[in-house]
Amino acid sequence: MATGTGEEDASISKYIAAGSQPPPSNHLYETRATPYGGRGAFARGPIAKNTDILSCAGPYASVIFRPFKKEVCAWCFAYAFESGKSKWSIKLSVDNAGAWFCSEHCEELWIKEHELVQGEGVQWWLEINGAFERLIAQMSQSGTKGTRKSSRVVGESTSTRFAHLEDLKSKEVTQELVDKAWSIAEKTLSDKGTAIQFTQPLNNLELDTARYLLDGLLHKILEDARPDATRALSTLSSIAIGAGRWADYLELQDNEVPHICSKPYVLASHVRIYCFLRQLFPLLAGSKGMPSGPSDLLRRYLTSSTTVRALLQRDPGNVFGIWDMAPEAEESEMLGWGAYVFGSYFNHDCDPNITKRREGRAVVFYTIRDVCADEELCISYVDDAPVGERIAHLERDWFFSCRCAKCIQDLANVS
Ligand SMILES: C[S@@+](CC[C@H](N)C(=O)[O-])C[C@H]1O[C@@H](n2cnc3c(N)ncnc32)[C@H](O)[C@@H]1O
Repeated sequence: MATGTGEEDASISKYIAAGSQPPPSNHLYETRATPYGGRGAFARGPIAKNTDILSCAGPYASVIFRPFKKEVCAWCFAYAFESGKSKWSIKLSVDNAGAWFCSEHCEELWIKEHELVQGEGVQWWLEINGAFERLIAQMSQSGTKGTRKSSRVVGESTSTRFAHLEDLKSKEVTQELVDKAWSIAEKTLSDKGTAIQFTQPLNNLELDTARYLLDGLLHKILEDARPDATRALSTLSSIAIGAGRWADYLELQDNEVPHICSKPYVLASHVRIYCFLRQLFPLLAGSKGMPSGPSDLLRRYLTSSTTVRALLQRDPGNVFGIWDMAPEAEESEMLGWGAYVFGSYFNHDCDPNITKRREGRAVVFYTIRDVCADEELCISYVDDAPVGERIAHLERDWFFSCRCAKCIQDLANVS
């Protein structure tokens, strides 16, 4: 077991030398299998209250809700409202798409991270996001707003192929059924002559999910073009870690089937979102991005549903809300959500020993009481509420039945 900085450096160097990913562990804790299934983080030794144990520099993929797009800095997530402004004025935009910043420094950092070729700007990113906004406008013009249940992205001939998914029941959900739905979607979209028309627009949650997926796809495109640009580890000798790589994202727990069992309507919804993203190709066809056009770049990652599906499989049950910085006494607002990959190994406890705070783009996890050696480090996934509500919330949104010591005690008091 590594106890000091020197040993920790050596153990991480071993992974780098082997060309593999270091595990999400550091000198304070190690990640390993829990007795109740899945992985968890366990203290290597005693940790005092108020000790920072992990700092994740940024999300692998994230989305800021559309109403906040001009009000939240694309780099540090600062909320203009908290600085007495209605929106940020430093912007990079095209076709109503773009990124808004609280300072030139944030703009510079963001450009540096998003350049496909160093020193050649972010035109490719703006073109793809511009096409995304044009697609939303087209979709809105060709349909009226509908409920999730009645919405269709695809035209009559294709929507009938997915009709059975609209009324899916939990008990019908199997891995086989889900795999089949995705393979039908891919086949339908690759059928020449199948007209795909929007008869109903995507709802707001579906559009935000599409933005999260696009961000993840663009991050992967960048990572493949510039492996140096996405550093998994920013400081080897401390608790600080980067946004991670695609391989790190794939290591997260896959919640596809439990998610669809809990909310069967999401399968049809996810297929609709994929169909929507595929409609970006024709809108980008004439663009002259670099080094290959934005349309070619997207086509490489969207022709098959594999990358989109991998992102969707790990979004539920792993991502964190991006919240404003309202003082504790005031009500805070969720501005979006992000995959802080290495923070997703902390399991839940209704009486947690760690919590998190946002520091700009980063999220820092820290202890809220003294922790003993070998104790599991757990965060709370839900707000405090009566035990029945907590258990129902965790079953619905996190796919497990909580039987932590607090729940057992509270259940005993109720009965
Ligand atoms: C964010 S992940 C935590 C890491 C996860 N255990 C892993 O191996 O990747 C959340 C998932 O962990 C599991 N989990 C978290 N807390 C749990 C608990 N108290 N009891 C049982 N399972 C839990 C559930 O499957 C949940 O959907």
